[in-house]
Amino acid sequence: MARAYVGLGANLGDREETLRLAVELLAAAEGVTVVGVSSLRETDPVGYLDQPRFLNGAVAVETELEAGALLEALLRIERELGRTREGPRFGPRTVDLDLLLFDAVAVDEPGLTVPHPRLHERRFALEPLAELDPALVVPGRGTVSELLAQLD
Ligand SMILES: Nc1ncnc2c1ncn2[C@@H]1O[C@H](COP(=O)(O)OP(=O)(O)OP(=O)(O)O)[C@@H](O)[C@H]1O
Ligand SMILES: Nc1nc2c(c(=O)[nH]1)N=C(CO)CN2
Repeated sequence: MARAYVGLGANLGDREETLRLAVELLAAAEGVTVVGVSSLRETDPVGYLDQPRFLNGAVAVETELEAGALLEALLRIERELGRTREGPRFGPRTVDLDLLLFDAVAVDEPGLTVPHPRLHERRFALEPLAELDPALVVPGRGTVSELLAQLD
């Protein structure tokens, strides 16, 4: 059984309802148990600035799935919630589910990079993780609370 952390993001439509449904679908997925859900917070857009503010959060799961299969489940849930892949990179989206951490696993393959390659520099992803567990380690980088302190 692995412990994984999933980032939640949305900045189009009814963001709160979409993220609530995303957590519900994740909890219903085969081989996945949700063990923690952070609060949701409004954040300023990063990367591509001319877009609405995001609602961001994170979920902790226990899973029997491998990292690749868990990412496939996340992409399926994004599609079920109406995510399309048009528009600019880092641009607006109805829902974004990122596989942030998967145990202490480090993988860099086409289609699967864990830890998420931009996690250590994203306050909107680190803050909800710190709420779930400030001592959580991002392999090769340090704890989420150390990484947040470095962003200050
Ligand atoms: N850890 C990961 N979490 C989510 N997607 C990943 C991960 N590793 C690789 N990918 C791949 O990245 C692709 C693009 O994902 P997506 O469109 O959500 O990127 P983005 O949200 O625009 O950027 P970012 O990943 O910086 O949030 C996905 O289709 C997926 O196959
Ligand atoms: N605040 C915030 N900014 C973003 C987010 C996000 O979830 N929150 N996701 C992005 C996707 O790559 C790009 N920028």
